[in-house]
Amino acid sequence: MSAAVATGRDEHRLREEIVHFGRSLFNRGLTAGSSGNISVRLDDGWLLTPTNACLGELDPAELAKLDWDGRHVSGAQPSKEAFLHRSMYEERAGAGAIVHLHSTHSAAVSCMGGLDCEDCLPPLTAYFVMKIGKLPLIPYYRPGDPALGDAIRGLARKHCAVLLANHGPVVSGTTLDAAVYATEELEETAKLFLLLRDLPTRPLNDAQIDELVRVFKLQR
Ligand SMILES: O=C(CO)COP(=O)(O)O
Ligand SMILES: [Zn+2]
Repeated sequence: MSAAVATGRDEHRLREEIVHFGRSLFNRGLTAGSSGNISVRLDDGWLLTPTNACLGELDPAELAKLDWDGRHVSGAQPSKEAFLHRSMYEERAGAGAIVHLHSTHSAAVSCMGGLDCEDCLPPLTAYFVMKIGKLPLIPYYRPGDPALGDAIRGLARKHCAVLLANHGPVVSGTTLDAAVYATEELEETAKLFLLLRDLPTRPLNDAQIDELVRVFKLQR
C-alpha cells in the first residue's frame, strides 16, 4: 500500500488512509470516545490526528501537519502525544506510521501487576511473534507527559511496539496498514492472554520462534 516516505500526491492519499483506518478502528470498538491517535511520515514532516478528535470522524483537511523540529505547520491542534510519535520516528528510521489506541484487552493487560517489563505478553501465536515480537512495558506517565517521549526513546530502537502502563499500545509499521494490522494482532493476543489466564498454556518455544525469524526474515 503506502510508501514509507511520501511525496506530493501521496500526502493526499495518506490523509485519506488515516481517515479510513481511523473510522475502521473506531467502528470496530478498537478505541473509544476521543482516545487514540494515528500518524504517518511524509518527506517534509509528518501528519498526526488532532487532539480530542474521535478517530471515527476525522476530516482529512483538518489533520495536523508537523515538521521535524516539532513545529505545527498546518491543520488542527495536534494530539497531545505528538512527542511520543516523534520519539518513535526518530529512533526508527524505517517507521512510516504509528498507531496508539486504548484497545480494551491491551489496556487491561497494561493495568495488570506482575508483568515482565521487558516482555509483557507471551509468544502465544506465530502472528504475534511475526507482527510484534517482544513487547516492553513503559512505566505509567500521564497522557501528554513529555517524559513519555524520553521513556520510549531507548526502547523504540529495538522494538516496533511498546505498551504504556495503565494506558494502551503504541505500534509502528513501515506503512499505515502494517501498523494497524500489528496493533490488531497485539489486541488479539492480549485477549487470548486474558482468556487463558487460569488455564495451562503452551507458548511457542525458542526453536519455533527461531524458525519464524528465519523464514519471515524478522528483525530481532
Ligand atoms: O489517547 C490519547 C491520549 O493518550 C488521546 O489524546 P489526543 O486526543 O490528544 O490525541
Ligand atoms: Zn492514549
